[in-house]
Amino acid sequence: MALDDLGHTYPGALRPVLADLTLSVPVGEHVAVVGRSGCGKSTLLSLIAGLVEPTTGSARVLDEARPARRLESCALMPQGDSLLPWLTLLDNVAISLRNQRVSRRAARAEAQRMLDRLGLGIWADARPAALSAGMRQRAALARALLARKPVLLADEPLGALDAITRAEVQQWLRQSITGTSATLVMVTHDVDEALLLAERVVLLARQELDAPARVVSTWPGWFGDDRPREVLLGDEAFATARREVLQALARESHLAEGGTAR
Ligand SMILES: Nc1ncnc2c1ncn2[C@@H]1O[C@H](COP(=O)(O)OP(=O)(O)OP(=O)(O)O)[C@@H](O)[C@H]1O
Repeated sequence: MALDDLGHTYPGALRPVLADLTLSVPVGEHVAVVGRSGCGKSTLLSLIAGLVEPTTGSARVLDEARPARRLESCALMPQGDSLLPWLTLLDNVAISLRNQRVSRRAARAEAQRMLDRLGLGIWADARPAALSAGMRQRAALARALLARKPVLLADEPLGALDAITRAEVQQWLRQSITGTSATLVMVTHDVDEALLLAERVVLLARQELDAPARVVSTWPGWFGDDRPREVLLGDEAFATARREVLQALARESHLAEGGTAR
């Protein structure tokens, strides 16, 4: 995936939300995007997926610039779960496989296994409205993974989960995407999650108040390091990276409150 000098101004807006954004993500890499609320992270995912077109520069996914082709290559997990309210949880997840022409029976069997692994097996026949936001979000994650697209774009995919479930699903997600060729671009507000699930953490930020956001810093992440989560969280280098990312985010907050870059 290649974003070259990408910029976007929403219709009617006075200034671009993103500008001069250059980012190259090789096939199979996992990138976490962090940045303060409103800096343009969701917009970035929509631009990659072809749902929104750049007003300057270009976005290519698997060397394709055409928006419909970009969308074809991407499984987009937007904020909120976007499950279909009239389908059961099982059929919501199985739909990804049905779209790949898997038979109904095989699709439902695989969807059930996925729900079981995410602790949702007993809710397979429930409708989304009967479930908590965290349960719906796990089902949406299952659906996105089973779409088996080359690129997974996930916007705060674990944001609605409680701390314990979130840690478990992070561990599960690390295992699930290990060894696959899927490219992941994930937006998260959780710095530990970014460092655990990605090989590269990218900070999207404005360098002046009212300026568009761009990539201002990157850090290597710990995806691929097989040590248990608790060990990684206690690792000195991990703690240093966490501190650096948090400090960079805090500088952004300072700007948003009217300070100057420091
Ligand atoms: N469809 C739209 N039309 C006009 N402006 C929009 C639209 N979508 C988003 N924006 C604006 O673009 C900016 C970036 O929004 P975006 O949702 O991409 O930020 P974000 O970093 O994902 O925020 P959060 O972390 O809170 O989800 C915001 O100022 C927002 O108001």
